[in-house]
Amino acid sequence: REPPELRPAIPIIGHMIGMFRYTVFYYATLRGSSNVPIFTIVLPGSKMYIISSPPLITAIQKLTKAVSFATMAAKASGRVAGCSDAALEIINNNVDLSKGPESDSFVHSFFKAIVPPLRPGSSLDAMNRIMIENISGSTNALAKRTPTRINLAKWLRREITLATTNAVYGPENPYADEENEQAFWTYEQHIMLFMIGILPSITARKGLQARAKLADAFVQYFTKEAQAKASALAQMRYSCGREWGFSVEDIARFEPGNAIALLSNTFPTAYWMLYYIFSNPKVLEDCRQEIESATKINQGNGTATHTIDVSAIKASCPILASTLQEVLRYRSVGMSVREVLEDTLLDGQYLLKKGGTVVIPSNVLHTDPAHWGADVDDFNHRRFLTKTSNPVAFRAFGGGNTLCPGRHFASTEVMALVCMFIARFEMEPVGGWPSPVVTDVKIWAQIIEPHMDLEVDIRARDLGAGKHVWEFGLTDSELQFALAAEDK
Ligand code: HEM
Repeated sequence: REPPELRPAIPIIGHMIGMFRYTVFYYATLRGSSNVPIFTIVLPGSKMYIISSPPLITAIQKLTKAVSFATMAAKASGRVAGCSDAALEIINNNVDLSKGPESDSFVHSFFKAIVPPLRPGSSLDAMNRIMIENISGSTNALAKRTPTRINLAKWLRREITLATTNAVYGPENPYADEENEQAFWTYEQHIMLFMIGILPSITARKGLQARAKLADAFVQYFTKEAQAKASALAQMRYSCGREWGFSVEDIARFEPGNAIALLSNTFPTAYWMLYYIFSNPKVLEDCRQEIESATKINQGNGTATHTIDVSAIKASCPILASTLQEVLRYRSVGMSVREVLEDTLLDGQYLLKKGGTVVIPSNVLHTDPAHWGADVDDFNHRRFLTKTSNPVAFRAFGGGNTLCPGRHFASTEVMALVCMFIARFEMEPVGGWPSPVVTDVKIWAQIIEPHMDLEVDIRARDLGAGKHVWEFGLTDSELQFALAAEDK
């Protein structure tokens, strides 16, 4: 009664070769030939159940106890953070809910506690305002340099890192120090080696040094109680850790892991938004028109003050919102992964055996013509203006009890940056627009990283004579994009 097994052409090692060669796209290749809603692939020593149908996703998301994300997160986070044995004991205690309810497990309690500070409301507002002020400062600084040539990915990564981490960690933000930012990206490159855990002192030496540097920076941060001046999110992360008995050192060791969620996907999303908008004149024209209609202009003393309210953008720029969703659909490589803790019957018909791994690869759903139509392979910035067949087929932010709580913050940040860019600048790549190539997909990545940096020429738009100043704000914090089935 297990889901049908798809066997590889080369017995035993065929799937491993496929995964190595096609990374996360391998599952879509397999699905293509079979078109079954769920299938099994057997690897030496393990079994994976790949789900490709929205009704089965909805069904699996209800089985939160028997099919667990928390147990996998617990195993990975200890290795990636390099925490103490005492911390491991707290993390692992009752993570499979065998000894009590979710409130008796640190991992489950923590995942619940992280949601309120990121929900629309005063805490998220405070973070958004700092973030918008920073992004606005970055575009002002860039405008002063125009005409100029920049490496787009490098520029975006730095500015988004600063805006995001200033919003979360406040005035003593450790990532404001460029050396710590560099250490984070070095640490991020080594995560897979930490997870494998074979002789990391040799295989991941630089990663270990970077991790130690970041942990030191956060010990200093918490020792100064700098979190007291930071966001509700930073305060919650610290206080929750202390309440559960973690040492300050261990909390500091976990903090770089938070930046994976915070930074690793926002920067590539912003990059791909600018790439798809500026590389296609029609997309640029549509998005620019919407932004211009939502911008208020006050003339006075030879100065035009352009005011963009990010809330107005959310309310009145449906093509821009559709473009964001299409970018996320098109460039999403995330996988929701769950461990089967007991033999479980899914949807009354498929037996999932204890010890198996359930995988929901977003691109399997995002590339299925049954959900998106015959033009599924094309980038269509207007696609989300009309209703898609099933909102559950859009998996860029996951779903169920691991639905990304940061989606409102991340989407506001990307939109703020993209609007400021479109409204103020013209951008052209040196040597044309390269076609995106996928060279490497990190297993924790949700959005593909650009495979190379892009040198671009930036000049200020010609907006007529006189002085032009720009103001950006956020008035209605309750207004959010509907980015997941749960938001609709
Ligand atoms: C465009 C940017 C982002 C994308 C595409 C994204 C995507 C995702 C996805 C697909 C998941 C679900 C993973 C799974 O099912 O296993 C997830 C989980 C998560 N995300 Fe995001 N994310 C983004 C930004 C952020 C930001 C800015 C934050 C923090 C402020 C954040 C915090 C989290 C957390 C804490 C989880 C785990 C939730 C849980 O397991 O309960 N994300 N994200």
